[in-house]
Amino acid sequence: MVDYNPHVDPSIPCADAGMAFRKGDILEIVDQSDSLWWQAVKLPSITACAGLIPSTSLLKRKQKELWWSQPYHPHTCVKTYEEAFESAGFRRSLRLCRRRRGQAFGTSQFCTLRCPTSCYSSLANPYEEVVRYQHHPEHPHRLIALLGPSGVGVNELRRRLIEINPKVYQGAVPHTTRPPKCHEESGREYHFISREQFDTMVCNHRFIDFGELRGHLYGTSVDAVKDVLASGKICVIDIEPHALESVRTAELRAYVIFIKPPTVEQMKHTRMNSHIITNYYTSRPFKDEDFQEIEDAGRNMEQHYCQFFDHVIVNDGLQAACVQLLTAVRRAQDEPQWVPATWIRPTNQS
Ligand SMILES: Nc1ncnc2c1ncn2[C@@H]1O[C@H](COP(=O)(O)OP(=O)(O)OP(=O)(O)O)[C@@H](O)[C@H]1O
Repeated sequence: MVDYNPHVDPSIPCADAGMAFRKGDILEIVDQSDSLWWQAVKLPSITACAGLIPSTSLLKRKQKELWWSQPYHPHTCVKTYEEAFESAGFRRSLRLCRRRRGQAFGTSQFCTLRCPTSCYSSLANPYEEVVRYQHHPEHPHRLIALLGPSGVGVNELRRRLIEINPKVYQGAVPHTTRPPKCHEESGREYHFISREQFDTMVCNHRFIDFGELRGHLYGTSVDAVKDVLASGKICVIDIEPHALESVRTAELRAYVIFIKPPTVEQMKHTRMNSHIITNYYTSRPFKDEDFQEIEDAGRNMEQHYCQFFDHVIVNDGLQAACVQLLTAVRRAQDEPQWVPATWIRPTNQS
């Protein structure tokens, strides 16, 4: 869950015997006899040589020291109920709201990682134990969760994937408190529910993501995802970083794919005829500053959350990205993957 460099760690007995690692690396611990320094090899191992890494307790101590040495950041992840509504985002209906939120809150979306009480904080869990997991053909498919900066093309790729084979791939039907339009049917476009019902679902943590637009609430529920999975289809949703915790569970076993922007220059070339959605009803051609914003947001997202990515796709050419997505989605179901050990051996808390 963290980066470690023995050459900048004054406490290591011998820096040359240490092993550097980055967030998301898979380490096999081969010796835990010392309470402070363990020995590990990085997988896939190209050398039999093990290196020294700090034990969990030592790494937690180092992370705490680092945390205390950093400037104070207000606790933006402890929100009132109303604040949670205002700042949460439901991607398709709240694109503008998301963009405004990103500008207004700056780095607050990374709060769960900094907050010491979050189970996603590297302070609480500097290492995550993982096991090799192969999806069983008789079990529900793994959820496919696409994540990327606004405007990179997450929805375009998701839509195209579902279009390729709607009998296999499906999105989750969202819930909303807005009244149905004449052509809409509950359970098809949306699940139409009352504000009270919505509030109850929020209180019971039934939403992966939710937000408000023009006085109406919208959300993607865990049950809507489970309905798709129970029908034998592969559920494909797009999420924001704060939803990672709700989808990386033993129940949904999300395979997280990061949609990464190519360079600004490449985006200028590939998005020449594309339009960015600027509010609920209108769109306009991309501007240079949009590309810069997408690149910056993508870099930030990758820097803070790369340890949770199962796969990364650079959305340069749409056709190629789509093929890569299809391959990755198939691989998620058909090939063994590293997953958190708690999904397979649930702890008392989970
Ligand atoms: N590789 C690509 N080449 C050209 N155009 C693209 C590519 N990927 C996406 N687009 C176009 O860029 C625009 C934005 O894509 P999309 O709506 O999927 O963004 P998004 O990541 O879902 O962000 P948001 O949720 O903010 O809309 C769309 O018009 C889409 O067709």
